[in-house]
Amino acid sequence: MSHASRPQGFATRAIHHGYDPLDHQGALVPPIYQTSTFAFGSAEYGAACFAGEEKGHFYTRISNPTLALLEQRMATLEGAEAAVAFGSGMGAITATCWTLLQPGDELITDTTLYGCTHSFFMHGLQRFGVKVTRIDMTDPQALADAISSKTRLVYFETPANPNMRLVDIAAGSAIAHRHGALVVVDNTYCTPYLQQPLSLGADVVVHSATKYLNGHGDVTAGIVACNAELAMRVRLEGLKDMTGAVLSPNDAHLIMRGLKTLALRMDRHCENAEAIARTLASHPAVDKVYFPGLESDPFHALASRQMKRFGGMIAFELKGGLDAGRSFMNHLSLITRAVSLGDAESLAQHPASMTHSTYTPEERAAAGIPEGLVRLSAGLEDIEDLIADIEHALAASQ
Ligand SMILES: CSC/C=C(/NCc1c(COP(=O)(O)O)cnc(C)c1O)C(=O)O
Repeated sequence: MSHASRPQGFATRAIHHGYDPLDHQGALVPPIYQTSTFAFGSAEYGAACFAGEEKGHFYTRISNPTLALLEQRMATLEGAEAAVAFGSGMGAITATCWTLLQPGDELITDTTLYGCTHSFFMHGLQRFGVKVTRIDMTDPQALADAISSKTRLVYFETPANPNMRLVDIAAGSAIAHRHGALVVVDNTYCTPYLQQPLSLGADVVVHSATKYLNGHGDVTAGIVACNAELAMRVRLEGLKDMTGAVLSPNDAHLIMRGLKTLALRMDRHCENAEAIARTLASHPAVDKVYFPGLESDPFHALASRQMKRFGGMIAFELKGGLDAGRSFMNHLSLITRAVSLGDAESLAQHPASMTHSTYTPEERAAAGIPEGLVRLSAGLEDIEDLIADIEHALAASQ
């Protein structure tokens, strides 16, 4: 194999894919096209762009050179033909659903989803005639029993936010495809560094790029990655018309800067999370730890097959329940009490009253989200400092 034709690795493509400085006056870092509109050389050319007969950019809500480079990089990292960038993860999710669903269709999803995704499905889509069926997606038989000819989409997160339940992507995709349904996987928790759902049979990947992909807590963004035909539909219907959830070119630049270190950062997130999970699992104040990297976790075997490593997210319950959980969070001094995840800074939050407060208490119970659950996003700090903060807060919460 010649040097030029050898396939490049994940980190190399995250840094270099789709850009040659010599094509841009030698600029090492891709220029930022911070513009909302583009000039036409002639009226005929402008008309041809709008008609899709020319591939030129004409308005940033539809496409932009900086966003296009981010989209090319995300597509190669996810093993997709194409990708579309959005101003938030919810923008990516809603644009995908508005594009692919219509009244009378059914969406089958897992009982556990990020709170606003749950709210969009239950209180948004259903208002427009889409039937939403929530099942235990961790059991492939439950999907086989629930799916029908009206099922258009099967949607899930794996691992699920916040209780770390895993779905077998290959098994779920095989069942969905036997019934003509498309599979949409929210890959936010893993990123393509740890898991590539399309290679396991999924049809669409969505991301909150706000999280690990950008990785520095200073951007909200979303990504859809899929085949070129679906991506064009999501762009021209879901983005252009149905949501307008456009990403700014400057934020696309920041995400591309984050992608350059994604591989490095994910390895550190995973190392820190594994050490924290072991510390929690052996601590007398802790009742239960939800982390697929623990051999005792019910999803350990599937995680070992489906994921490169076990991720940076942990959930746990203290023996003192909600009060102890709140006290634990209030005694943290290095780990930040904040929602979101995947940042350099470690973050801790209380799903029942924060990210998953959109669920009713009954829905949370059915989803396996205990009232006392604490969710922790392991950041990039020195693990000794993180463990010290956690052990101090555990002792103070007793
Ligand atoms: C107000 S709570 C903060 C946000 C959190 N999550 C977001 C999220 C989204 C939506 O992504 P944005 O629209 O970029 O926030 C989609 N998919 C997953 C698995 C997510 O976790 C959170 O702290 O769990």
